[in-house]
Amino acid sequence: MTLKLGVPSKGRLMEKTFAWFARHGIELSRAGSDREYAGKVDGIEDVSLILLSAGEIPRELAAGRIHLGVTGTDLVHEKLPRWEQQVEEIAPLGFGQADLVIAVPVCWVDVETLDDLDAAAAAFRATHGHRLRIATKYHRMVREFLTDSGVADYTLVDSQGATEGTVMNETAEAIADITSTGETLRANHLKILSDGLILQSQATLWRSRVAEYGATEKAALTEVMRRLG
Ligand SMILES: Nc1ncnc2c1ncn2[C@@H]1O[C@H](COP(=O)(O)OP(=O)(O)OP(=O)(O)O)[C@@H](O)[C@H]1O
Ligand SMILES: O=P(O)(O)OC[C@H]1O[C@H](OP(=O)(O)OP(=O)(O)O)[C@H](O)[C@@H]1O
Repeated sequence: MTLKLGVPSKGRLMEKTFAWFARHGIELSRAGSDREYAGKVDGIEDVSLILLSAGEIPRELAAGRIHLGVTGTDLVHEKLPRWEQQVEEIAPLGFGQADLVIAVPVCWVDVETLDDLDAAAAAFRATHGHRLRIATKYHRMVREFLTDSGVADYTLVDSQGATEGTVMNETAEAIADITSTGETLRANHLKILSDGLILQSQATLWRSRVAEYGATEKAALTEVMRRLG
């Protein structure tokens, strides 16, 4: 058996993760073409690379199918209830920084805070006969955050991508999504509530607490940890 390391299979996270491990003497690469999802590990014994969707890595760690995995804090917190019991945070990687925020249309001049949103939500229901809709793919975190903030009169609508467009498309009145440069929010005429920051996320290396660690995996893990210093 080998120590299984799960890494995002495409895009900026994959390339930056490869570069981060290379700086620690662990060379990760795709085994074949860009379209092939087999991975290759050089510079260390008994470690194998599994290329996966960033969104699936939390579940694979929690199921113990991989021992180590790289994915964003946002995805671990969203997908794993009581995540601390299932995974251990080993190292923040210093890239993939993004904030999960609540945003509303810029033209809502009276809505700057969560309290304002709560008032607007109540007024919205009275006027429209249905609850104000917040589009997101982060259902668990948004629900918890709004409950703790005392905002109640809303409904979540699922959006798995292009979430900022839902307001213009009139399928939601507000959104909760990841923002990095803020460009997507600006382009879609949305503003962040002043107290609307739910989570600051970044790409992180996680260790599964439930995977099996035989002698080979233990030795490989010790060596990985030694390299990471
Ligand atoms: N604009 C951004 N800048 C920096 N990090 C981002 C940005 N957008 C998303 N991320 C982070 O990248 C990680 C992967 O995001 P996401 O799930 O959207 O990836 P994806 O490329 O759609 O992957 P997949 O669909 O294969 O799971 C998340 O942890 C997220 O916080
Ligand atoms: O603040 P910015 O720098 O503009 O980045 C934020 C955007 O980046 C992500 O989208 P992504 O490109 O991953 O596409 P998605 O709509 O499929 O999530 C995120 O969902 C935002 O839409």
